[in-house]
Amino acid sequence: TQSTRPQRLLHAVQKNATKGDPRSVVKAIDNFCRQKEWAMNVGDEKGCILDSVVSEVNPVTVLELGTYCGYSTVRIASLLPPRAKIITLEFNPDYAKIARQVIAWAGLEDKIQVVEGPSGEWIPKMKEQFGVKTFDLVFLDHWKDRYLPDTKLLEDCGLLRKGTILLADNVICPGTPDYLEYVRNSPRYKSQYFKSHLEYTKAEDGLEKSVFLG
Ligand SMILES: CCNc1ncnc2c1ncn2[C@@H]1O[C@H](/C=C/CNC(=O)c2cc(-c3ccc(F)cc3)cc(O)c2O)[C@@H](O)[C@H]1O
Ligand SMILES: [Mg+2]
Repeated sequence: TQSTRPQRLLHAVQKNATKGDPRSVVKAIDNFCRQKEWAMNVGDEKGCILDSVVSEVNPVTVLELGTYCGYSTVRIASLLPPRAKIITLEFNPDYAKIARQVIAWAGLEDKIQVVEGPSGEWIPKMKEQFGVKTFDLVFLDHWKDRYLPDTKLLEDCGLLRKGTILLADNVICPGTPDYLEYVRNSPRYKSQYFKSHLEYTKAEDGLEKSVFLG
């Protein structure tokens, strides 16, 4: 039977990356997406901005919305301090399966918890199920029309604290207009746009970094 793109991406990792070396996993995916098949990973250009935000925040608890194949999950986790953890939500079981294998190849299973299911159901359960108090960093990269409702849900569930950083992918392409309007105009956020390019292309895209002010 025909393989899927995530399966071919996983095979490229297993073929070209060194087991236990997260940065070689990131490189292998970027090479696959540049040379073979485009895929919706945050990519190497926006990935460098992601790296700098993660290094600056030095988070202990991270939430990622939308795992896909685990590219940004591995990229973030590779920069986390020893006891830090990332919880990543993915509701497509096939993608979750691939992501778990990419994460295992990187040797980062101990830092990453892949939770299968929709963000809308899991966000309200974060405290009771995973003992999370608040998140230090949230990376939004799932359906673009869910960024705003899920941000409001995170607020309502008390999962954001004064200083929590929200970092959102694709605020230009495909675009998240309602989310951008909210974080840029709400008195509860201080927002900053990092101009870049859509992964593996010359099209404009960027990341929006928003600090929750409490
Ligand atoms: C129902 C909402 N809750 C969710 N809870 C958990 N996981 C979710 C959820 N939504 C979506 N997901 C998962 O997140 C991933 C979805 C990501 C959506 N991303 C995009 O559409 C996207 C699209 C592009 C893009 C840009 C230009 C193009 F021409 C074509 C595509 C670029 C990107 O960087 C993107 O992130 C999938 O793995 C999906 O199964
Ligand atoms: Mg994206």
